[in-house]
Amino acid sequence: MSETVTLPRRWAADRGPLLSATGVTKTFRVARNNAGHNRLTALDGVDLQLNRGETLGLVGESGCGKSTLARVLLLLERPDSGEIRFDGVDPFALKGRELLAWRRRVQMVFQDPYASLNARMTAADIIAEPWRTHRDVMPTAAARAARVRELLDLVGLREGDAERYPQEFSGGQRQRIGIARALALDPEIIVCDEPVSALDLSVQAQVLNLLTDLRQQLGVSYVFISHDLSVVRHVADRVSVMYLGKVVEQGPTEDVFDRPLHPYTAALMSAAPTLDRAEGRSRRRILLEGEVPSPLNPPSGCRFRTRCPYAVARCAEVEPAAVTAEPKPSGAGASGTGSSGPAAAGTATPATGSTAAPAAAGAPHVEHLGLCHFPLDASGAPMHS
Ligand SMILES: Nc1ncnc2c1ncn2[C@@H]1O[C@H](COP(=O)(O)OP(=O)(O)OP(=O)(O)O)[C@@H](O)[C@H]1O
Repeated sequence: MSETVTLPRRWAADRGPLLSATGVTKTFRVARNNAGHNRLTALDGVDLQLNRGETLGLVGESGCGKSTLARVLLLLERPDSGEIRFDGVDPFALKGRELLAWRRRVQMVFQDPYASLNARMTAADIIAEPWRTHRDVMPTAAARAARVRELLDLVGLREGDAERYPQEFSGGQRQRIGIARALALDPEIIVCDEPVSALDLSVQAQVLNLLTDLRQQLGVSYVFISHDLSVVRHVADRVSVMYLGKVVEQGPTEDVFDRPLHPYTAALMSAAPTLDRAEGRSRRRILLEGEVPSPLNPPSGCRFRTRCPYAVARCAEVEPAAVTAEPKPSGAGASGTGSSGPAAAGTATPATGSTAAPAAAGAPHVEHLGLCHFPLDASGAPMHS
């Protein structure tokens, strides 16, 4: 492999917000059995932030809205309400060529490298495909050919691979072609939708390492969707946990995995595989019963209540407030901000009337969106009843 690449480097010292969603709601019209239509709420007031150069893991059970959120962040799906800010701009306020130019900045790596690559196209044609839509990026055939060679090199493939067809490659190599295609437009953000779940375990680590290397080299940011929590723990700087169209908790990966505040997160994490045997033995498994309710008819109040081991009658009436638990300086109460009013973790009561979780002394910053009435301590036990 050659030592240098000519792709612009953009490793950002500035880790401020690059892309944010505020109160994003997305509904779909779905046909009713007999007649007429219902509206299905796939995203319900989602708040999310992706910082420059970071990997944000997006986790949650099937149907919770991860792909819909990804499509909104890819600027492919317009939210019904709420706001997307990308580098300080609302891209949905743009039209035509301007919107197209912004779309270039967010690309996607798909789940299945077997289905997502056209078997009739060579690797070079697949990688060059985005330039057909964005013609100004690589206007000449010579520039396109040179850039394909660079991109092949960048993802660990050989120049000679350019004229081979997808079926001549292994799964891991195909995913490398998919990654090269995503890089062709030199994006700032790549949405990776289960990028390694279709690959053999032995190959998964190689592809994850490639994504990590590319982030270092190019300064690209990732939204990383995965149902595999051990993969998310490995790659993500921060994690957003979704349940039934809402982000219920988000924070630094270690905090969310090791000190979850929301009972849904605690249940998810309690089932996550761990290499640490002692941790695996001591961990209390929280079993969730039943299925995720239909987004056509979500539960009143706290939408997790129908499966929450700690739910009480009040949970049907009250939509939990959003609270941010801050590190608590020794001897002082930590501060928090709720969507329905300010609250101080450990000392204050959110506007809904539920009691906020006391933040452990020196605990790291965790945004806890959708505070439940029975926050859990680090061992998974309710803090108060
Ligand atoms: N175009 C659409 N029309 C109608 N309903 C949709 C549409 N897209 C998504 N939905 C519904 O929105 C909800 C969220 O779906 P979404 O695919 O975003 O979830 P997900 O978390 O990505 O699930 P999975 O992990 O299975 O891909 C689901 O109930 C789904 O059926």
